Amino acid sequence: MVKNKKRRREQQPRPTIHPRNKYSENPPDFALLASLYPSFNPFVSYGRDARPRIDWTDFNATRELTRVLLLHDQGLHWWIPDGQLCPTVPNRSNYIHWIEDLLSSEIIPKINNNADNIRGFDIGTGANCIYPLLGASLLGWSFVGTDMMDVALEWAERNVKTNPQISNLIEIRKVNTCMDAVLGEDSKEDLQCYGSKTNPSNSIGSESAPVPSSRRDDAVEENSYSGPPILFGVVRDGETFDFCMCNPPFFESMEEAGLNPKTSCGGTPQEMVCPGGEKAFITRIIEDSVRLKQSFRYIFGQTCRWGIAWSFVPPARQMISPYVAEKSNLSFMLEGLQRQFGAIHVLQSVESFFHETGASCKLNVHSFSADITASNDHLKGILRNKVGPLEESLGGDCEEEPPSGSDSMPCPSNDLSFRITVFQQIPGTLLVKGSLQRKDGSSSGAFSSIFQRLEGVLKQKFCREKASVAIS
Ligand SMILES: C[S@@+](CC[C@H](N)C(=O)[O-])C[C@H]1O[C@@H](n2cnc3c(N)ncnc32)[C@H](O)[C@@H]1O
Repeated sequence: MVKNKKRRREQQPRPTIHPRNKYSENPPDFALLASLYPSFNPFVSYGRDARPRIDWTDFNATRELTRVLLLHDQGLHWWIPDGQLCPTVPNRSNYIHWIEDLLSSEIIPKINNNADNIRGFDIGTGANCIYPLLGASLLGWSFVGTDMMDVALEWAERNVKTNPQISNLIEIRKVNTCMDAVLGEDSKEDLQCYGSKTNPSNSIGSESAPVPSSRRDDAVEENSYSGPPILFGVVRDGETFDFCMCNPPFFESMEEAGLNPKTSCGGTPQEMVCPGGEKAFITRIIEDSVRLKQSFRYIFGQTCRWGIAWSFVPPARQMISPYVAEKSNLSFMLEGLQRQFGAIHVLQSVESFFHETGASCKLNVHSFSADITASNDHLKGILRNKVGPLEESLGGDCEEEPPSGSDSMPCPSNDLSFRITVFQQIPGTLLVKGSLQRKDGSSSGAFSSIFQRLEGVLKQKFCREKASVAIS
């Protein structure tokens, strides 16, 4: 039993941490922090293995850890009252670095003339104000952080003011919970105060702005968002941002939130819960983003495992982020597959894609996988092909440029070996996974380029529609 458990744990992929994250190589050293910060010392204990640990179920311990990490590593003074959501610094830093990657990839061109000054909008910054604090101190970004709760606004403001070195970069903005401030005089008849029993979506639905949501049409749909404004009504006329981000209230109720028995990160109902849960909240962000599409370059929503970004700015070029480039496991979905195509057809196309360049590709039809070995010349050949072998055989036009110039592709020191596996998800949807067999610094960059090229070609051949959503 114990063995099984252990094996299961070993098999689980380790949570990925961004390579530029300060803690990726050096996780927080509790013993060191305890020796430097006496207030942290009582929370640190030593197990039989003599390793220092803290009790993750003790809110005071997790809060003190966050406080000392922000102080020690960022020089930030920080505090939150009892029970407020306590962020973990390594985890929140990851999110900032992911945004940094997307912004610097220049897939989406800048819309802000003041190009060097990145400006973000943090929906629901919380008492902890963690994203503006990290974004400003790590990268010098400026922020508008919003919230509706007085306690959150008060403490976010305090956390900004106690750090004069970055305070001019962060504005804390109150979200008006009363619609008169949002809709203005003309809409007085429709005014509703959020939090009342009347569904406020009625008042929004009565406006003439082009909102594509079915929810707005069927305003009283269950599980639709019925809280205060999120973006529309909070973003001011003429304001532009490079991105907007959000760690939304996840749950429909505190019961649903449950209590993770392994950690205690606090979190009041106001922070954790919204009617309709995160789906309703994010749906409203999507709707608002359509109305405000001129105001943002990127919009980000965060859930437990996924970061989702979208943009209304036409892409300048296709390019992978440095972070993505270092991954040795990559995947994409083929959605909207035409009926006559299945995993085997995709696999055969993978085979012909690599064979045409002379690379070795061995199919295994039982495991729906293909093992590929490609030399530098093969790789360059693939990337140089504007019209890839597949498109040629189909007689179709490929509109996509190679993901990056083949000459600028990092050359792996050895042949590149990787496995492509195709999984059926649901009818009409396949997951294509690529795993690099041997990883060194340059091979993962080349692997990403090739994999991205394969993605373009397979989507071109098999999918009815193409999506351009960045998922990490
Ligand atoms: C899960 S907490 C996130 C806090 C912090 N950003 C973090 O990641 O730790 C969600 C926050 O969103 C706030 N919130 C809920 N609805 C909001 C709205 N419509 N506009 C702005 N903030 C909102 C809550 O008060 C709460 O502080």
